[in-house]
Amino acid sequence: MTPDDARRYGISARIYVVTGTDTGVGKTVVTAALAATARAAGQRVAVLKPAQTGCPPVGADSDDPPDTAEVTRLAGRVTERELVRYREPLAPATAARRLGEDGVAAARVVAEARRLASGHDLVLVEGAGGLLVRLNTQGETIAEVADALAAEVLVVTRCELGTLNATELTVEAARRRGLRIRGLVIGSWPENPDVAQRCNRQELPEITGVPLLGVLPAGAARLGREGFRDVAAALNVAADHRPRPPADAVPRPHADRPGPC
Ligand SMILES: Nc1ncnc2c1ncn2[C@@H]1O[C@H](COP(=O)(O)OP(=O)(O)OP(=O)(O)O)[C@@H](O)[C@H]1O
Ligand SMILES: C[C@H](N)[C@H](N)CCCCCC(=O)O
Ligand SMILES: [Mg+2]
Repeated sequence: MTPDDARRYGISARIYVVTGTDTGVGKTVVTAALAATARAAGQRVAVLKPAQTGCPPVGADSDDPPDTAEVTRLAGRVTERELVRYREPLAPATAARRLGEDGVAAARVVAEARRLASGHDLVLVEGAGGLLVRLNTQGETIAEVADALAAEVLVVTRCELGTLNATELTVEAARRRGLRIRGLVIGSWPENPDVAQRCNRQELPEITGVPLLGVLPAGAARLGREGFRDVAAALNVAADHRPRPPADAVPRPHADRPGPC
């Protein structure tokens, strides 16, 4: 679906798909940062986690809250939506197969994102793990969801050694599928970066051709809501939901570049 189609269907909300180079890179924290910024601007925000794994059944006590609840904890009230949940900390397709189930269909995720888009200004769809992690036993991924929604994709990445390869692979896979990549975000930036981290921060946008929209400081997820909102505001992702011109026409936002590494 193109952005024009989206308007024709009456979808006015901005929909972002938040993916990453891996699991544990900070997708949830970045999702919360976008939600916090949008809420501060008075927007209605929905967070959709198509498949949550590694979480006990809904209602059970746990020290490991689902990602949607983490977003609310950090950003304040948002509409939380989760479509399937599996206890085992595995890819959704794997966890589903082990229970004799199929997982969640991309079409169901797309339909729910569209439904949420009709009542919110911003819809954030957080995948599980990296871009090509399978949502179901048919092999569909969050990439198919992003494509069907014509959503902009944010790629959350690490800054440690190893990220250059993982980030290029993710960006290449997204481009091959025709996805619109809005930018990269480093999910956790240390207080005292080492040489690899400093160089990676500089090189990631250069080697991928994708703007680095910002970094979240390590420890951001431990801040209270106000502190978190301030940190989140530094991310260079527009909180408005006006239709955006095609990616090629968007001038590269100023990436917060460190000095030469
Ligand atoms: N900037 C940060 N400050 C503090 N903690 C962070 C930060 N980024 C990530 N973390 C921590 O790292 C862990 C992984 O982050 P997060 O849950 O956001 O990853 P994810 O990419 O959403 O993983 P998943 O694939 O499980 O959804 C969490 O415990 C989170 O609190
Ligand atoms: C359990 C974990 N936190 C995520 N929800 C699922 C990550 C799946 C990653 C699969 C893989 O790439 O090998
Ligand atoms: Mg997460």
